[in-house]
Amino acid sequence: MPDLETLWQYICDEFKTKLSTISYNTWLKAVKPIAFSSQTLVIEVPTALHKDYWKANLSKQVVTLVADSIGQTITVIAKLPEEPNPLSSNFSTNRAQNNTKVDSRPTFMRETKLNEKYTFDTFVIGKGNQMAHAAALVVAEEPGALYNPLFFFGGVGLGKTHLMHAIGHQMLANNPQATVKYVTSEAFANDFINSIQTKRQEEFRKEYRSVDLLLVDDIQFFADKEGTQEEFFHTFNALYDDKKQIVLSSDRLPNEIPKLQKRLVSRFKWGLSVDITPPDLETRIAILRNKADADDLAIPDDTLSYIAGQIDSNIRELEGALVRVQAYSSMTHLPISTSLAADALKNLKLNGKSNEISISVIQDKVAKYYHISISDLKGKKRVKNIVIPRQIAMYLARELTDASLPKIGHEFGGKDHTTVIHAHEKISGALSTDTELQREVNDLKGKLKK
Ligand SMILES: Nc1ncnc2c1ncn2[C@@H]1O[C@H](COP(=O)(O)OP(=O)(O)OP(=O)(O)O)[C@@H](O)[C@H]1O
Repeated sequence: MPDLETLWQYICDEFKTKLSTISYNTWLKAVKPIAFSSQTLVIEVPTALHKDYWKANLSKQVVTLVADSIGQTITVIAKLPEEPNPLSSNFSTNRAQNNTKVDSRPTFMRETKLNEKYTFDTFVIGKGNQMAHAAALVVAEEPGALYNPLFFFGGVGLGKTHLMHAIGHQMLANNPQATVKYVTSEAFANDFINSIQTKRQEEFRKEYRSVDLLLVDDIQFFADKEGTQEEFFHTFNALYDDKKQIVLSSDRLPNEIPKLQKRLVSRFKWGLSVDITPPDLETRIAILRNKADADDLAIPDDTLSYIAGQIDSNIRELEGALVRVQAYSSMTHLPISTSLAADALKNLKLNGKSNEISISVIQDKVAKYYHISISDLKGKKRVKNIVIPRQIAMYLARELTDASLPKIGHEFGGKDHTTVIHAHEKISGALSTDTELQREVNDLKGKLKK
């Protein structure tokens, strides 16, 4: 293999004959060869435009040239001056280069971008989220003091992320010097792995342990990630000991997250856990009204009520329905009305929602399957031939719907969410050994998915 200088000289000589002088001066003369090892050539280009052009065009020509002449397949990487050399594991970073367009810092050192739309002002308070909202406000006003950690749990698309960002915004409004970091659990895990690969664990730790507010979203994805849990345990302890605020979210309670270390579960319970349950009709209408007003959308109240009546569990879907109605109206050049909304959302149902399984359908199928009544299924009788189907129905509701634990409990005659957890654990456990139960549950799943 040639050394860097020889290789670069050869490439330049070849391109001199291939390109016009002006092209050669623009694309080759302005380039600095940086490194050549592991069959990778790294060059430094002066601007993003050079980088794009190299990527789209010249790199391939160099690869062909080298392959033809020395029979080796190489990779060419063009980097900007402020970007690290990908071939050196210990590349240096200059935090003062913040103002350059490309952020060359490792991912864990990058600034958190809070979604500017997710503030307390744009959050509609209703029965299902009132307590979560109040706790979020307290934490934003008095971080590290009362509820540490604050743990939000609840179904998909119910505003957990929105509230976390709102806390971040509010804290920064109160104290612009505060350091706020928002990450998903997956980003935390990736950052951690990256820091190991690039031998920057110390910096990683410093970055995560020096914040005033750490927001970690969707921590259910910590399951199965032993090393990350270990690291997070230490991050948690350092922040907690320093009285820094920690806010976490998950789709379920900490003790329900599979393979989450017991010591983390117990720490997550030190503060306050609040659930967010699906919004009632009034709240859904208010959310739609807010959104319509923010988008300057003229839409009659009865149409909003109609849309809110169609989607009852996921606010992301509710917002999606409004966007759909809006798009349908502009496509058909008709004003938004209830009948237009009905048309627009009819298609939405055909596009997939029809397959969605509801808790009441599960109850109906399970009751029929075991020849018991729905009222027994939802009731309190403790006889075995009712208790087992009830637990199976709760298990299926947990597995096949997005409903939160409290919602499932509610649909089963107002039972506590711990009863649902117990039922789910019981059936999951039994399924690993009981082949008869496996057959029955599979049968039921088949019927439900028809
Ligand atoms: N109470 C609310 N008022 C206004 N908008 C809301 C409210 N709750 C949720 N939303 C909106 O619904 C959408 C989904 O919310 P968000 O992403 O916060 O849900 P999530 O609970 O974090 O969901 P996931 O479990 O998928 O992470 C966002 O656009 C958010 O702004």
